[in-house]
Amino acid sequence: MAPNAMAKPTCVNDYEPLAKDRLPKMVWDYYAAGANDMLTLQDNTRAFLNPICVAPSALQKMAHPDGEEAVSRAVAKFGSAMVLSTYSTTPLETVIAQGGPDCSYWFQLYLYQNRPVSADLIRRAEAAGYRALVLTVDTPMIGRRLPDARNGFHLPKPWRLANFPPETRILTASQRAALAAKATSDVVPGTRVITEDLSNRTDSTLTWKTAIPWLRQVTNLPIVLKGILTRADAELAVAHDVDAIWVSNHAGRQLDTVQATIDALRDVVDGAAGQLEVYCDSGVRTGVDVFRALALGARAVFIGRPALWGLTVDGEAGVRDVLGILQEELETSMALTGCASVADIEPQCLTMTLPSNL
Ligand SMILES: Cc1cc2nc3c(=O)[nH]c(=O)nc-3n(C[C@H](O)[C@H](O)[C@H](O)COP(=O)(O)O)c2cc1C
Ligand SMILES: CCCCC(=O)C(=O)O
Repeated sequence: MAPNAMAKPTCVNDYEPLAKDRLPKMVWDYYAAGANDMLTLQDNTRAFLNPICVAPSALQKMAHPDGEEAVSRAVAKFGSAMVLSTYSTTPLETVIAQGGPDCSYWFQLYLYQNRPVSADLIRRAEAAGYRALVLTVDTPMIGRRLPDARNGFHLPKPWRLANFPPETRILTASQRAALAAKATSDVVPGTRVITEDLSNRTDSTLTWKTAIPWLRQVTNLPIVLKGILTRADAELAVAHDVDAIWVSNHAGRQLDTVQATIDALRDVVDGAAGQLEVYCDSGVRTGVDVFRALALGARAVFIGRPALWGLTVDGEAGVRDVLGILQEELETSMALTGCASVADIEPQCLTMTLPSNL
């Protein structure tokens, strides 16, 4: 049969090779990379061979010139939620302006030791209408992403970190001194951004005792912790009065060999003991994956790379299609297990599916 290059993608994984063909190697590798040998990255999808929102991923204009605005429009039409990365290539105000009443926007935070810079971002997110803050807790420093090191990954021109006004200085004086040998400047770089540089700028000293009370002091928005993987941390989140937790291994980009989220989910849900909502991401590629995460107690499921693939291939329409495929596949899974609504999806539903370690 002759290869049909124009065939319409019929599942999320169809988008991956299409996106890869369209992107420069350096950009593709940045999106695709996991840490070190990428064991966790591979395990994420294997373990899932088991409602649907968009996770924060940085630098989306590298995928498509419409970037975060296209994702925002797609999510608005789909009617779920989008979480915008601190490292968006579109200002947070512009992204939410693309939305509508049927979707929800949350803002993802990387906190800085220079807290006024973070407080300013939070105030802007509140003023623009973001409904929750998602503090990413699995990135005190950046994972060892070997393809990025080999490619000399940087944010290509003309894109910039659009949430920071030009000339923003995000290091404290002591950080600036400590990094003097490494960093050429602490002004947010316009076009030569590399991820290691960004991670040098985040506060790697966050603790339960410092981060949560500080956030509560500056905002009334709900606080979600993204990057929880253990029952113990779920229990601590309850004790510290966090509003929700997000089971994630950052798409296998941080600690390689950490377990797949679908395998960690049950324990985390137990630790949360119904006191707070639990979300899940990393490796979700089919509606069955979504179904299994919901059955294990996740309240919502997020996609990272699949949205980037759809964005790369066809902008807003591509993201919309990826979300639509997952939704249809979820509905099929529900019909085949006798679930009339998402609320009917419960742990017993999994007795008829393969265990996640196959
Ligand atoms: C290219 C890329 C950039 C990311 N940037 C961020 C980010 O800025 N903030 C964050 O909290 N998580 C970030 N993540 C992690 C995602 O929010 C999410 O946890 C992960 O991508 C989900 O896994 P999946 O890609 O297998 O769906 C990024 C992930 C990727 C692939
Ligand atoms: C310093 C963080 C960069 C964005 C990110 O979270 C990622 O590339 O995974």
